[in-house]
Amino acid sequence: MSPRLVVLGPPGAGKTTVGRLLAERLGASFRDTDEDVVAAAGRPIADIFTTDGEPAFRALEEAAVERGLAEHDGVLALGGGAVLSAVTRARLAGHAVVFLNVGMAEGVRRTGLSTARPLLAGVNPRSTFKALLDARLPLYREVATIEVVTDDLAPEQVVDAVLDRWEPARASE
Ligand SMILES: Nc1ncnc2c1ncn2[C@@H]1O[C@H](COP(=O)(O)OP(=O)(O)O)[C@@H](O)[C@H]1O
Ligand SMILES: O=C(O)C1=C[C@@H](OP(=O)(O)O)[C@@H](O)[C@H](O)C1
Ligand SMILES: [Mg+2]
Repeated sequence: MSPRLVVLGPPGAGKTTVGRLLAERLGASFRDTDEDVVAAAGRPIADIFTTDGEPAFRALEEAAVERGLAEHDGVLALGGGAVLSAVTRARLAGHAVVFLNVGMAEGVRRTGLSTARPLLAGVNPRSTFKALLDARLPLYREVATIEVVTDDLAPEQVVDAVLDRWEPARASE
């Protein structure tokens, strides 16, 4: 079994929102590795970061991505930092991988009111977001087969853009 589409990108790119809509549009099921981590740990992500630290979260996340790739045949959304794992990046080879991109200003705007993302909870979310983008952009691009810039698109428009790019690629496979 293998997901039809894997969705990744920075926090606020819309992986969860657009991933769910993409699944609906395709008549497929949706799974999000963040939800899988929370279910496996029995605690919210912020608690895992605070109590056990980021490396513990990353280990749970790597295992959740592995399970998602092995068990799920719909749309699989990853957490924004999942690509930091070289093991995960290697596992993504051969899959249809959508990189939803978002710039700093819009990414911070979309995530600003949430306390659920511990990495962005510090005093200067703009500089944190910028550093995160600088570190991760090459990693997202290393594994992606499709990239969509989402800053000026509503979620349904992002779905259209993904399907516009993905369906011709499938037809020529
Ligand atoms: N294309 C978009 N335009 C405007 N708001 C969006 C868009 N995509 C997502 N959002 C909003 O941004 C926030 C974060 O979206 P989410 O899907 O959780 O992102 P991610 O899973 O990539 O971190 C949510 O409030 C969501 O409604
Ligand atoms: O970027 C990151 O490192 C993280 C992104 C979050 O998921 P979203 O990208 O869905 O917000 C979640 O996995 C965790 O808070 C860490
Ligand atoms: Mg998400």
